[in-house]
Formats: sequence, structure tokens, C-alpha cells
Amino acid sequence: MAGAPLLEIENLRLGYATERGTLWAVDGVHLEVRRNEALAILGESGCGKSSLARTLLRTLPRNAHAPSGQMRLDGREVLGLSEERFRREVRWVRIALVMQAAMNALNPVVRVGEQVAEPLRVHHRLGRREAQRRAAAAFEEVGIATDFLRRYPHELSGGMRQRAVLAMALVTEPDLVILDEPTSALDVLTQASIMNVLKRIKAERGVSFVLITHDIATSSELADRVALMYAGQVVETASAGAFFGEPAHPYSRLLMDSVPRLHQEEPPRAIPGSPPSLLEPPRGCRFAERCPKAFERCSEPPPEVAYDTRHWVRCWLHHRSGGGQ
Ligand SMILES: Nc1ncnc2c1ncn2[C@@H]1O[C@H](COP(=O)(O)OP(=O)(O)OP(=O)(O)O)[C@@H](O)[C@H]1O
Repeated sequence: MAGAPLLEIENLRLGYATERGTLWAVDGVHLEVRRNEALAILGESGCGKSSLARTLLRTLPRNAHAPSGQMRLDGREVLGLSEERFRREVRWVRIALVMQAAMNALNPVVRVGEQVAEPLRVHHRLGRREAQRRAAAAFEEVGIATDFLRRYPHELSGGMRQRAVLAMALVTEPDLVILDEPTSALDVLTQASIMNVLKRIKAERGVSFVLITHDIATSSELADRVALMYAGQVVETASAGAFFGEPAHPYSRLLMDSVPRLHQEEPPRAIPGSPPSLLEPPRGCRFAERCPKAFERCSEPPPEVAYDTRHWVRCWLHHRSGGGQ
């Protein structure tokens, strides 16, 4: 069961300086993650999912502007913390990250055991022996035999490397783990076994997850809640049951129709058109141009409508003033 709010994000914005002006990759995002809750952030490539993850951990590229808005961890505002305090008190201590390509997250010339123990030595100032002992426990937790601690990354399979990166994220016992496309480079069976490890860890440890992915099927394995992004904004947030069963936003509905299903007679439908440029997004609804339900009002910025308990949708169709059909 999900508990008290752990992470609360309000009106978060992140822009990149480009030759053609500021590109707003995250543009007014509101989100909440409770304790022991897994939130999946879904969306097409380029909608801003990774930028959002990087903003939460402050691992931003040089051309990123300072993010604005609010980000509270256990009720405490952390967006304004100095880099030094953020590093000491938040990144890898309270919030950890599992990146997409495990090979890039591991140093090829250092034994994996040492790499998994390193966050403990750096952030918790543990001695070598105690750090190694906890690294071994983290290896066991993610399902890797401890004799692999002495191996180098290239001696591990892709699935094992991804588990090692997961062990590295969990070893400091963070409250929140951000998973950025954690299984997209893996085969389906390895994907499934890693999702099972995540589910078990969530149940046993009560840790919260933010799972960033474009893979709807994988996200439905772990997610308690879903936030769907489109062109830098969240267009719908709902429980996984409501989102996968009866999504409210026209984009969510089309996205669900585009997922191939077993025994389906009709072929899955693609969504015609493409997302707008984030350098000059339209003033009104960003999905309007591709939306079969668009009407006049959609040329104005849509409000975030409370559709149900903890279910919001950024769409004029659901506004009390009544939408067109
Ligand atoms: N350093 C950067 N400078 C300028 N623009 C960037 C930078 N990084 C990302 N972008 C742009 O920001 C937007 C969001 O990118 P982001 O990688 O966050 O999306 P995404 O949803 O994670 O996509 P993907 O699934 O392909 O990784 C895109 O238009 C991308 O081109």
C-alpha cells in the first residue's frame, strides 16, 4: 500500500539553451509519488521523460538552465538546495538512479563489487570491509551470486550488469529509485526477471520507484500509478487500473489503441502526425493538431481537470464548461 507523499513536484520547468532559443523539455509538470508507490512516466521519444528524471537528480547537461518550480522531498523543498548540500543529502542518499545502458554506468576497469560498494564509501563513509559486506547483501537481493563481486563488467551478461547497477542504486537504501528505461536493451525474459526483482524489492523494502519508459507493457508490470507526458507536459495522471482500463485523455486512448494485443483482429492503430517542436509549442493544447476530438477551445491552454480521486487530465473535453465532441 502506498503511504504518505514522498516526492511532490509543482510547476517544474526545465529549459535547454539552444542556437534557436530556449527549448522547454519539461514545461509545468505536477507530480506526486507516495511512499512504497511506483509511478510510471510514459510518453513518446522526445517528450521530456529523461529530462524530467535528470532534473529530479540534478544530473543535467551544461546547456540546461536552472530548473524552476517546486520539488519537495518529505515536505522539504530541495530544488533550491546548493549543489553541495544536494549531493550530500539527496542524490544517491535519498534518490538513486538506474540508467538505461548499464554498461555506461559501470567503469570497465573496476571490479563490479567495488563499484557497488563505492556509494557507501563516498556517501556513508563506511570502511572497505563493511561496504563490501553490504555490497554482497545487495548482490544477493538483486539475484546475483556473490562470487560475481570480483568480476569486471565485461564478464557479466547484459541482464547481470543491469542487476549490478540496480544493486548500486539500492545499496545506500534510498527512499526513491528512478529507473530510466531500465530494461529496454534486454531480451523479454531478462526484462521479466528484472521486473520481478523490482516488484519483490518494492514489497520487501517499501521503496518508491519512478519508472521512465515508452514501453506500456513493461510499465504495467510495476506501476501503481501512471503519468503520461506529451511535448514536455503531463497530460494525464491516474492509477494504473484507471489509466490502462479507462484513460480519459484522447492521447492516452489513442496510445492504448496503438499497443499490439494478442488475438486482436484489427491491426494496432498508429497515431497520425508528430509532436510539436518544443522550441515553439502551440499556445493551446499541444496535442490538438493530432486529436480527433479537438474543438475551438483547444486553441487555449487546457486546464488540469480533477477527473476522479488522484486522477487529473489536461484537456478541455473534461472541463466543467463542457467540451465539444
Ligand atoms: N542537452 C540538450 N540540449 C538541447 N535539447 C535537448 C537536450 N537534451 C534533450 N533535448 C531535447 O529535449 C527534448 C526532450 O528530450 P528527452 O531526452 O528528455 O526526451 P525523452 O522523452 O526522454 O526521449 P527518449 O525516450 O528518446 O530518451 C527533446 O526535444 C530533445 O531533443
